[in-house]
Amino acid sequence: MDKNRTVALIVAAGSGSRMGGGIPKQYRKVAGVPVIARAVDALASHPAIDAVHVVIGAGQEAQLSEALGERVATSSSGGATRRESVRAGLEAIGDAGRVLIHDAARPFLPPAVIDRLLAALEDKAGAIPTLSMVDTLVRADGGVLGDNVPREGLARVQTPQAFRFDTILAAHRDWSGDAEPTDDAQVARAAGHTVLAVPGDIMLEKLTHEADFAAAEARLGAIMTSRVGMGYDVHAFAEGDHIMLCGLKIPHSHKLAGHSDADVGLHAITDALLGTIADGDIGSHFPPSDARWKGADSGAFLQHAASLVSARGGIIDHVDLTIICEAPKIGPHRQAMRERIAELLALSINRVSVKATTTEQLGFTGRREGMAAQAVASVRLPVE
Ligand SMILES: Nc1ccn([C@@H]2O[C@H](COP(=O)(O)OP(=O)(O)OP(=O)(O)O)[C@@H](O)[C@H]2O)c(=O)n1
Ligand SMILES: C[C@](O)(CO)[C@H](O)COP(=O)(O)O
Repeated sequence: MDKNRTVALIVAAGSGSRMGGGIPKQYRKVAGVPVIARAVDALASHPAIDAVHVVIGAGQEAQLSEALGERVATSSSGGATRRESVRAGLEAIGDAGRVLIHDAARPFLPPAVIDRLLAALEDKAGAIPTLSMVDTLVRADGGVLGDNVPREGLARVQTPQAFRFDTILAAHRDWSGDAEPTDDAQVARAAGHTVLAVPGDIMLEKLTHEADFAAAEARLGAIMTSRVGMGYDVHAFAEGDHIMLCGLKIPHSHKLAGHSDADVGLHAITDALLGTIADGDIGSHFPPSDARWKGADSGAFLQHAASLVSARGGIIDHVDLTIICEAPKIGPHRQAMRERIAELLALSINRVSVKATTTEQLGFTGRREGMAAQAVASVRLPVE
């Protein structure tokens, strides 16, 4: 590392005890994306940040790797307290010009906050984001109200906290306070450094209690945009005794011909989902020229499209499929089809619609030469 580099240090070695059990909160998903991945994305995508280092709990390497997928970040092990984890992370980074120390539990980090922190760091050893107090403050030990606390001059402290690297590393090495510091500004100030406060952001709220996850999803929803994608597919009938349709094996006088299992319904929904993120079509992801997809289960194509939506932070709201054929009759299978699609997409069944129509014996479907399907998918995606 050299002195011109700016490194983000994300502490993710906590156990989330206030969350109340289950997998550590940093590995849980908000709107389909792991909390830690959102924190890494927010920092790694800022043009001033050169590298991201994550401090994790003992034995969490595989969990981190699964949560981050293709994202690039170095990692090392943390300690028993947040302070120890930060210190361990700084030692692992070794050297840099500036460091932004961030809680993994704060997944939504607007780039403007980073801009403000780095601008403030030009003059001082450290800068942190804060929010002013908007509520009345009062002591309430044991549930009984005591004296009010004047809120003027008080602020709520967030992360990331930005420091000159050498300054904060030395301050952590020198720390000898009695009470455990809850943030790094306290460590810097104890070493005699001035730390500036810049405006934080409500999006930066920490996920501390179970209810914070629902609130985060709701807050995220407010900055999401709706997208609709459509898909259309056709397969010809050929000699056979069943078709694959919406993931079900349905007895029929013919099969549907195709390179994969020719599931015309799942193909239409797959293309509709890819349409919502403008990411090509089923043929560009699974080319018929590729032997790997010969006879493939189209459920895998659908799940891949859903994972691409999820990787963009998207939430699938609804899929609506229309199957176009004279036979077989779809009605008797409709409920099972909806259940299978809902299962593949991890959606509740009331978000999956399957309809059918004939073409009154007109055209290729009317002549029973093949089947067609069209689908519409609606998703919510983070505003770009
Ligand atoms: N020994 C610790 C303790 C906390 N942290 C990290 O510091 C941040 C502080 O947030 P907090 O809500 O305190 O996280 P937890 O310590 O996991 O939660 P709790 O206090 O409820 O156990 C989190 O990203 C957490 O993973 C850490 O890296 N190492
Ligand atoms: C660092 C911090 O997020 C700033 O508000 C906070 O102090 C962490 O405190 P916790 O007790 O570890 O949640």
